[in-house]
Amino acid sequence: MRLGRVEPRPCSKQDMEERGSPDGDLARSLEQGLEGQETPIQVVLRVRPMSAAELRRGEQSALHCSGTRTLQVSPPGGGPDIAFRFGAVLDGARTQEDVFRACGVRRLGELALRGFSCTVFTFGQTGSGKTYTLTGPPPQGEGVPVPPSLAGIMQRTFAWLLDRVQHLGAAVTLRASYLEIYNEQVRDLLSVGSPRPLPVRWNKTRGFYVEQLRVVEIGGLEALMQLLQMGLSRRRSSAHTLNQASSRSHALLTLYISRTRPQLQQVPPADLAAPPAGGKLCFVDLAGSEKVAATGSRGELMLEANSINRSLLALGHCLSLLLDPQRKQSHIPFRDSKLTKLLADSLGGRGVTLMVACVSPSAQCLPETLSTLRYASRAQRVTTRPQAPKSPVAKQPPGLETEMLQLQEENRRLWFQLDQVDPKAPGLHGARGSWAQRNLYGMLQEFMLENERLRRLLAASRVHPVPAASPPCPCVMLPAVPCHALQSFCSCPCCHLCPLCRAPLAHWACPQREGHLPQMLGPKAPGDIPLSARPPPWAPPYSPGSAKCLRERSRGSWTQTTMLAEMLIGEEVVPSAPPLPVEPPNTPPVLRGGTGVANLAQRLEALRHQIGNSLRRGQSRLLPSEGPQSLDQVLPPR
Ligand SMILES: Nc1ncnc2c1ncn2[C@@H]1O[C@H](COP(=O)(O)OP(=O)(O)OP(=O)(O)O)[C@@H](O)[C@H]1O
Repeated sequence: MRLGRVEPRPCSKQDMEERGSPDGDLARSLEQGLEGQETPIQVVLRVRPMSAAELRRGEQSALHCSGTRTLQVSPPGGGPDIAFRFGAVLDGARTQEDVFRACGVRRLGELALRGFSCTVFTFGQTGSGKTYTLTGPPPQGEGVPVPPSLAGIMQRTFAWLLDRVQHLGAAVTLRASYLEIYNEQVRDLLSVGSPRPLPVRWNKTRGFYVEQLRVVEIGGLEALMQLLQMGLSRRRSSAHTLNQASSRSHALLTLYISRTRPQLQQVPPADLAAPPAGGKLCFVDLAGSEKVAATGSRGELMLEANSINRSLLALGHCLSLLLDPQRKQSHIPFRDSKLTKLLADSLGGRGVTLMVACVSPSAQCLPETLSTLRYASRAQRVTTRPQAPKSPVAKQPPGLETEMLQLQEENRRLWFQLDQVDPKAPGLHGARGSWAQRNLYGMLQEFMLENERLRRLLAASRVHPVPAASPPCPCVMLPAVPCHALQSFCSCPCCHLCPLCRAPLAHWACPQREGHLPQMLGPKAPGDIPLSARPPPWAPPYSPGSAKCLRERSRGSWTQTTMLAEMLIGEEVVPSAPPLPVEPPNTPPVLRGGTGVANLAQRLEALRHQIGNSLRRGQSRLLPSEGPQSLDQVLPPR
């Protein structure tokens, strides 16, 4: 967008806090319960004052702040100004305290205390003031502290946070890690010995993380300041034409905030052993992009510059792709560099992110400045979905877990039995053959439905943990009282009720069972046989000469069938077992969504396949923690 030249208006402190501050919108939206909604990366632009060297060379300023959010760029050759709008624009007269306030880092700290993962990162050309903004000017000598008035965002945040924690009155544990990415290698700035390259891994729960990174518990403000100084002194820096103390690496200091939340104190003591929900506050000082011709870098400096530029390019590429809503759903190449891996969550994930873009006002730097401004404009259109980690999920009720295991075991047995059935075997013809089919289909359908039900129950109990102790069932005291209204988690025998007629199903059947589970066939039970004496649905047709005794299904599986049937009434469940075809005879049966199956052998094969799938599906949903351990073999979700 091009605008005519506008007279710059100096920004007042009030302007910045009330209108220019980006924190208001973000924090307000999170307070209004917009957690999980698209939230743009906040961008603040800081223009540093002309350096002594630039003034000496007589360079002109090409930038003007217009109000609190707009920067005007005046091309040196004349022509209309170019305007850029950001969350806040801070000119060279702004103090370190002004910058700290305008960036709204305190609000980010509050969010981190509430469990959010927050990131502040500086971005810009070499010598534009990124390190100065985050940590102040370089120390004037060994052990000489930075004067308080020049302390950067990090020291100010530390002081504020520790003060805040003291006043909270809640138990808060603060830990910190500090690393640099130098020449595409991650080095621990807090390592006990000399730093060695550390691998970056990925797993489902943590996303990308650095293996063996030292995380130090923080006792107080002084300890945290010392840790910062130690990291800064170990970070790689060199002198070149544009900066006497140029950072040659990207540095990431992360504060991990664990807080014992009041509601956790109400859960049973066993759950307190789980790690408390924790937030993160990460400060990222990126190395500056540089034109090797302008910095005069040679040899090692040039290699470093190359590596820096390459990783910044990867970052820019990810930002561009994140802007495209369609691409955002698919593949973002975070794996292209260590930097993008470690910033993946801040840029496209669940974090809350603030970018401080730094520029030099000098007209000599204009090409790099324009590039920074475009980069920053792009970044502020990127959105994340801030989300605090959920409280630890209560353990599965043991009964449910046991039933699931029993069911899986029974499924395995069924699978084994299917394997044993030889459809060509003599005797599997006529009434016995059709019984075999009914038997297998009936059982299979029940198992599939039960599995589906259990999967849903498990999923639901993960989201809404089941209370540890269910109310006792009244039938324990009064066995004759019907208990239709009991919770489905009750597993006493009286809960084994037919979902339609409510007859007890403690034994095999109920007179109307054919109407209960559609597509499940079984022999009609004679009406005059007492419930307890009726055969199971998969019993073979009665033959007077046969003395074979059928295995009765376990109580647990009946419970699950009943619960499942109840659920079927309330909501639709698509069983994964094929319906058993009934009419007309001699017509090839059709599998649900599948092809016609001509004979029992093919049907059995199809059933085997489906049980196998069902087992695999159940296992993979049940045991998420048993995912691949070799993290490099696992690709992150794209
Ligand atoms: N707002 C400011 N006020 C006064 N001096 C500043 C300001 N910003 C930066 N400087 C000075 O400018 C020089 C370069 O700043 P700094 O080292 O922070 O740049 P940088 O962007 O981190 O560079 P690099 O990417 O090369 O590390 C330093 O001497 C620093 O003290």
